Amino acid sequence: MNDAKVVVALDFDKKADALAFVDKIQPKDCRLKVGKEMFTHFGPEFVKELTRRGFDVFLDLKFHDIPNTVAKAVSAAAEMGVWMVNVHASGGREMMVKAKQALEKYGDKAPLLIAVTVLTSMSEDDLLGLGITRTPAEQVMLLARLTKEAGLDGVVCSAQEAQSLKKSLGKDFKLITPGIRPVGAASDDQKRIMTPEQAIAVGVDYLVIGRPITQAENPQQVLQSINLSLN
Ligand SMILES: O=c1ccn([C@@H]2O[C@H](COP(=O)(O)O)[C@@H](O)[C@H]2O)c(=O)[nH]1
Repeated sequence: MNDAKVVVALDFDKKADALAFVDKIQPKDCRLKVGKEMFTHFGPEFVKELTRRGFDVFLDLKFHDIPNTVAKAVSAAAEMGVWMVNVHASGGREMMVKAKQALEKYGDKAPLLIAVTVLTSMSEDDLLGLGITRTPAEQVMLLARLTKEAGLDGVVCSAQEAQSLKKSLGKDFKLITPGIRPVGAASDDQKRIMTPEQAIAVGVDYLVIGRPITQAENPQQVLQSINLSLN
């Protein structure tokens, strides 16, 4: 069983650079996330290459469309053999229910299905700009409740919301958190951030970490030291 908690966001624009990184790590060290950049460049073959190498892949395409389209898209993700796939919770209950139903036919081979609540790059002001007067924490809670009611496995949120989500929604409802920054790392465009150690302490299940690892001078060493800090 793989108990790696770090999910490295493989946001590279060159396949060779991504694979050079992957060549130096083991599936026991981390899982891998393929997002919109790499999937748009390199498609399903790249995802399958990572799964062939034994990695659990989180396909982070954040589907947000009408229920029928999203249900078919998550099925296509399941066919690729990914470990986890996601949709936007703001697509609504019916969309999420249909997506979950579409995965039933894969039985225990079905990927985990999670929903994005409020992007970790967004602050209270950004929500206000969308006409949302709730704080990020309130908006995350609202969308996470909807996600749980729809039968999904968990949510993408920031680690700042983890403690109250675990308390309200239970320990089995998975929390996947980008916006993780080791002490001293640049926050980049992330606004709701926490360190890896703090995130684990508040109950996060999986830490999504991209640039602090992939853009480091020695990415493997940074990954190793983050893993050591979690024990
Ligand atoms: O709310 C969200 C949802 C997804 N992401 C993705 O996670 C990684 C984070 O990368 P960093 O380099 O560690 O900032 C990236 O692929 C995002 O697309 C997110 O950041 N926030």
